[in-house]
Amino acid sequence: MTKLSVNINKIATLRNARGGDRPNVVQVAKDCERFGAQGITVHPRPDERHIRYRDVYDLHEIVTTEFNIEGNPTPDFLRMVLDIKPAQVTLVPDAPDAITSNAGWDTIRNKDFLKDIIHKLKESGIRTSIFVDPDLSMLEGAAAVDTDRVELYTEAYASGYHQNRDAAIATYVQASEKAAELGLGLNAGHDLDLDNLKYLKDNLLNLQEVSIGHALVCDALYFGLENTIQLYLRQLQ
Ligand SMILES: CC(=O)[C@@H](O)[C@H](O)COP(=O)(O)O
Ligand SMILES: NCC(=O)COP(=O)(O)O
Repeated sequence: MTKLSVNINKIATLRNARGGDRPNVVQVAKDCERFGAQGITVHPRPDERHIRYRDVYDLHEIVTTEFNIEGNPTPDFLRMVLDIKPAQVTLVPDAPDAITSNAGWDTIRNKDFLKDIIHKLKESGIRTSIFVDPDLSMLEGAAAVDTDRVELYTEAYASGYHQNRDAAIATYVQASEKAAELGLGLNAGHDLDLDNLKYLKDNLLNLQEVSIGHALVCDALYFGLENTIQLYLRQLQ
């Protein structure tokens, strides 16, 4: 089974546009779960332009499915996740000024840094995942830092899907096989949508979870949140 974790960063972006509390991110998270989401993902950034640290604490109180907190492991981020102890923390190497995540970790160059953080998170009972490109040496590096899972950065797959989906998925299939061989759990995310999701799910070995935000929230404008979540869940059957 591949779980759907809904990334609600874009809900916070909409709220922040007016400075009030509409839409209310806690209520949206509750509703995503009520409509069938099997997890809630947030990705706080240092400038809090999307989800805020306060939101993450508030969400921790109410999320009853799997709470996945993604982010660059700055001291503030680590303090927060070690305090909250969510089900999963996904480490992402995004620069503070990046519009969105745009690369996976270099797990070889950052070996000691990642190993130390992963050890601290696992010691606190938190499942770890690290964001990586579908590069076999990066997966070997991920196994060497003892992470529980990797999240494959799917931007390249998504952008190549409509031109040639076989070519777009090839490295991801190899990466999923490598992850299985190395005993790493497998998540995937970034730019997944109603067009490209099923083919990814059908072709990757042991895909345990996808986190989807941007396209899902855009689709919800047309189909409504409940219908949209059901449409995504259907792609994962
Ligand atoms: C790691 C990843 O790909 C997502 O967390 C992505 O960064 C979504 O976050 P935004 O919607 O805030 O860009
Ligand atoms: N980890 C990926 C994620 O949470 C959502 O990415 P996107 O669907 O907003 O591109």
